[in-house]
Amino acid sequence: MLKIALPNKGRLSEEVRELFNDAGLEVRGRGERALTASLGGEFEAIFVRAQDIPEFVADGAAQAGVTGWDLVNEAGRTLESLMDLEFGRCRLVVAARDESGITRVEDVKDGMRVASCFPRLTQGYFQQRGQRVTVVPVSGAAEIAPHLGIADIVVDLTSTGSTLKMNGLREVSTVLESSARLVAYPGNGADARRSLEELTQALSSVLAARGRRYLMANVPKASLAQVREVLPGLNGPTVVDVMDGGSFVAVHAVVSSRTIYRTVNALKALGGQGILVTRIERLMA
Ligand SMILES: Nc1ncnc2c1ncn2[C@@H]1O[C@H](COP(=O)(O)OP(=O)(O)OP(=O)(O)O)[C@@H](O)[C@H]1O
Ligand SMILES: O=P(O)(O)OC[C@H]1O[C@H](OP(=O)(O)OP(=O)(O)O)[C@H](O)[C@@H]1O
Ligand SMILES: [Mg+2]
Repeated sequence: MLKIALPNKGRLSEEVRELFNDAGLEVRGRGERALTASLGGEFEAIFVRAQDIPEFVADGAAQAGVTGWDLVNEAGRTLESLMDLEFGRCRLVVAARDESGITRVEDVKDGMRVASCFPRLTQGYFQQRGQRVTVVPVSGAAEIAPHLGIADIVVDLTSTGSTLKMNGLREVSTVLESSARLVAYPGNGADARRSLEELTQALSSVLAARGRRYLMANVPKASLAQVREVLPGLNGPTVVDVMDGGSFVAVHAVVSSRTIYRTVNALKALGGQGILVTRIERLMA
């Protein structure tokens, strides 16, 4: 059995479950508080805190894991990054009080105190810039620190920016961009690597399918050349005969969901009929 460490709660846990479910690896838990679950196939999920996952995987206690790229970097352990899962997008930023007069990272003076849940990344960032700051490690709610006089500035995660805004803080610079990652133990043997390669392909196929739709339509044969221009498909649309005496053909194509509205209208304008758009569960190119 290969152990995959997954976040037990917090920001990433729901989306991780959904992604694995969609890939056909249903988390068969024994209830909300179960610490392990079978994922089907050769995988077993172990549920732990997102912060602990880099350590567990680096030690080989789990052969792979899903956690934030920010936490992987903060841990500073050697891990193989297998894939970017595209959710949990956020940035680790330097932020200062609106009235601090700090608008650029260059305004941060030597000796200033920086509160962060990411002490290692914070230290490394300022050190690399040649700025000597004192890091004040906190385990959450760093945004409050400047108001309590515990620190001058903070290094914290943001996505919508509303927490910073609510706390009267202004973003000054970006330390790291992050999203959820599938990472692996570097010491995995050949069998584990093969299984993890299959897992990566399965998860990738789900992500590839999410932004796309399958479109089918009957179009006049006479307009096929123009239809080809609006329906690129993966390798051009599939064209199938329709038993109507030959004036129509059926076209099938995988289309970006962002352009589907425009594509359907374009097909209608070309005489398309019986237009059908469906979701795709998985897509392997
Ligand atoms: N605002 C956000 N938007 C998107 N992703 C985020 C955001 N905040 C955090 N994340 C991502 O989710 C990961 C886990 O954060 P989460 O808040 O779930 O756990 P935590 O705060 O570290 O722990 P706890 O469960 O104790 O609160 C972060 O390391 C980061 O990768
Ligand atoms: O830019 P925003 O969209 O406002 O998001 C930023 C907030 O999200 C995270 O906290 P979270 O909500 O996960 O709470 P936590 O501090 O309990 O982890 C992060 O630590 C920020 O506080
Ligand atoms: Mg959080």
